[in-house]
Amino acid sequence: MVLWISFEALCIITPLLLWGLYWYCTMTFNYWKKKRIHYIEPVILFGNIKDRALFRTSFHEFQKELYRRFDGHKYAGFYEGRQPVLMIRDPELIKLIMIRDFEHFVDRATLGLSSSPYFKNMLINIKGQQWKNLRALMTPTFSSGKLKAMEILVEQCGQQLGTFLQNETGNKNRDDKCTELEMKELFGRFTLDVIATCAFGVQCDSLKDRNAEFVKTAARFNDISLLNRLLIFFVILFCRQYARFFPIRGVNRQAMAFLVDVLKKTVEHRRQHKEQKWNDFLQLMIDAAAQERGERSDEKQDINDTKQTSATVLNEETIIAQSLLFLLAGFETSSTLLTYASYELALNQDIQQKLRKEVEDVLGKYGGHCSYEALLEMTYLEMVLLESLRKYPPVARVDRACTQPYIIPGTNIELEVGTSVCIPILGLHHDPQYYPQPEVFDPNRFTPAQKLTRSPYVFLPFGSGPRNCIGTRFALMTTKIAMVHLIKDFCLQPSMKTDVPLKFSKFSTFLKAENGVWLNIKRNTEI
Ligand code: HEM
Repeated sequence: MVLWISFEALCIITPLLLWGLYWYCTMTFNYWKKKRIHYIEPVILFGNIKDRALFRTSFHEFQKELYRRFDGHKYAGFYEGRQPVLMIRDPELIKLIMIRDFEHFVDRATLGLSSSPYFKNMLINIKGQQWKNLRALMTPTFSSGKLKAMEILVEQCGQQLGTFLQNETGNKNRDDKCTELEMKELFGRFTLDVIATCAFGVQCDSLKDRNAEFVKTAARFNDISLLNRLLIFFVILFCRQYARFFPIRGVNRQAMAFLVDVLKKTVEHRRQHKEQKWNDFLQLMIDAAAQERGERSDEKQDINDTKQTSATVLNEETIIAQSLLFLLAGFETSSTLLTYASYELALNQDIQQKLRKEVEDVLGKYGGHCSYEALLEMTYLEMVLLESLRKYPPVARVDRACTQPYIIPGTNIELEVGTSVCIPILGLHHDPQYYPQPEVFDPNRFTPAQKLTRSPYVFLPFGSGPRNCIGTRFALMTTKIAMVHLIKDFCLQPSMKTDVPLKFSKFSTFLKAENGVWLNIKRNTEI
């Protein structure tokens, strides 16, 4: 059947359609005005994120600039496409939202993609009471006692890193005992080893064996197709509330299938070898699941049987989801921290020497052993890492969704359920009123005395409150171990390929250096 539309009908329908589209795209644009909240005037199709949506600026630069545009305001509104978002800049209000009034902001403002059940079941994505139950079960897994037991596993990865660097600087028939390396790649391998060992129960030495299947596949977990990326932008700009109807994948599908298979086999292996003892996250979750079931069930059950009913919080599916999440949440963030910390150490030789002295002194006290207790004594190392997290926070901002109506204290402005609220981590970390000369790398900003001079809510690399990063202590332990193995035997120096200042990629949502972070690594004895 030929559909015939007359010219007259077209003349009526086209403007109607265009008007409808215009109305849909702009219908939210007076949201902040009506609430009498300061805002930036949005533009159709993009709201206030045009430069970002057109990849004219990096995600981090964009977030910093957006924060600056609201100078002098405790909070202000902007639009991501059609979606109104409230930026909270005042540390006191941040504290209220993230901690005191947390019950009004329990959830994260996620897109709610339709992808696999593993993705949906990740702690980072789940909501409300379901999140509270899972978080309560997972929290003991990250206690200092459990981390102390896991330190041995991470230390082995640190030793592998040291051996790799010894080989790289020694085996090249070079007199200068020096090698030039891309630091993100180096630390990506180290971090992958740590997560493989602690979250997947897989022993690997990815620095030695770059082609091992686990290494190659896990490194691709975050890689999604260009089409997926564009689709995500489209959904953010135009129809966030309908995201679940789009076939968007938040992670690489083949990598996910491979990793799920590895995890299922490991869980099965452990079920059959109950006599063996493991000290990793995977085992801790399996134990927590057994304990949960033991408390709930009248019948005595097999303690390692993780296949159970949907009423339980931790079952095989949720355990696998969390192991995958540790890769998703821990890989990029921890390797980014190590990359920029080493970059700054190469550019600031005085800080590097001071750090090396501390590492040597403390290790000397502990017979050269990089133990959990030794790490606790390396206070300058912690200050270096915290300053790196300030200057280069791997996560530029965190979001919350309003889950109960909320009156902004001291005003009569009500935030309705569903309102998106963002905490501008990067903006706060670069605000000169809290950190004078924010571009200067100065670990002394984190002496105990200096910390007391400012609000804790202007330093939020791991977020804050009940929904903060559950892996904070694990991440700090891991990155300290890597730094110790690097600094004790090697010196970091800029190379011909080192970019000063760094340029950040406009196409990544991570803090990715456009040309990589290249440094010379030289054996200490040769300095
Ligand atoms: C330097 C390394 C890391 C940084 C900077 C970082 C940062 C963050 C941030 C900013 C959040 C959001 C917090 C909030 O909304 O208040 C978060 C959440 C989370 N992180 Fe990390 N993270 C790091 C490493 C890790 C590691 C190693 C793991 C796992 C072993 C991990 C697991 C998680 C999880 C599970 C959540 C979600 C928590 C929840 O929703 O209850 N992170 N992280």
